[in-house]
Amino acid sequence: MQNDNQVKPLLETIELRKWFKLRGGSHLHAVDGINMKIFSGKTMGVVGESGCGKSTLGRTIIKLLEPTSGQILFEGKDITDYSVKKMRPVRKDMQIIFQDPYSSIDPRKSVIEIISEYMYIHKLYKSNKETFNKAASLMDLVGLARRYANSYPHELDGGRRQRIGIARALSLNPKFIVCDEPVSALDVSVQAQNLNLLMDIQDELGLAYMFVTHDLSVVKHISDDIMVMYLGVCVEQAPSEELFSNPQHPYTKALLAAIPKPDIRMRNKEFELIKGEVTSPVDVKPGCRFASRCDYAVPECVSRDPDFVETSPGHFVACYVVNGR
Ligand SMILES: Nc1ncnc2c1ncn2[C@@H]1O[C@H](COP(=O)(O)OP(=O)(O)OP(=O)(O)O)[C@@H](O)[C@H]1O
Repeated sequence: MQNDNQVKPLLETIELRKWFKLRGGSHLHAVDGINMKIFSGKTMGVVGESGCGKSTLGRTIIKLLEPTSGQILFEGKDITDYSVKKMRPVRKDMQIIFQDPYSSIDPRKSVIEIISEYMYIHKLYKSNKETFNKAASLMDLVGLARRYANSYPHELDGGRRQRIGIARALSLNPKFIVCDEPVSALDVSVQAQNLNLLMDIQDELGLAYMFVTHDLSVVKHISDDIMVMYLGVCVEQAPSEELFSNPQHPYTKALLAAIPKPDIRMRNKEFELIKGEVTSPVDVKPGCRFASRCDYAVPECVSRDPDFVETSPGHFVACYVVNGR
């Protein structure tokens, strides 16, 4: 894990769980014991297939969802049980950018109104003029020409619409942003522009990001560390380059092999598709959650949860086959 010995994390989770209670009393284990540390100025990429709990983790660590158990520490303070009122000042420091800005922005408001929204709610500035000036400077920062100030979201293309969401998230001067699949809905060329924008903003403002995506190729360049999630748990975590050059967990290898390669001869047949169905996240039994799809599974895999072992500096893997039984 990055800088672990020298610098304190901005955000830390300890055995964080978010279970959803279902009808009939069973529980869906969306997030099931996540330990993570995120540092100022750094990006933690969180990857995994659809339904593995990435978005729930992102929403829980900023307390848009109430955790079921575990702890969330922000700047060293335990905010796990903070009430909505107590969260208010902390909320400014923790923001989220969504994949689909349409779901989070009011289509009847103009660009400048949307960007100003949170500043009004949090009474950040005394005058409308100050708020307007800040909103205009945020448009500059995210590369939205000021001529769009009075436009409506539907009049802009997807890339620019996403920038409205980025500008609004930045309007409260946050320290930490959850980026939830922020470029997944965009064309590849626009994806690259918006990823570069997020990285430039990080350099300028020293923000920490948690970057959630199902697409490993997207997080490769933006992340300092990458956490691979499977059915609510972390199966592997490593510095980005290390994860790509030396993946250890069979699931990570399969995810990497599934990244489309330009030349069909370069594809790794062994892992071309992850076989089998994802097991149910409801009332999960002990053992490795990937075991039913894993070619290398041994009896221990279905009887006990594997430990999360540091196999080289900053590289952690939860797998009996990799770590020995
Ligand atoms: N409000 C809810 N009530 C019940 N189950 C939920 C709720 N929200 C999410 N889930 C379930 O929790 C699990 C994790 O969902 P989540 O959206 O966090 O996954 P994800 O990895 O972000 O996937 P995606 O990329 O498709 O959003 C899924 O099984 C999902 O159906």
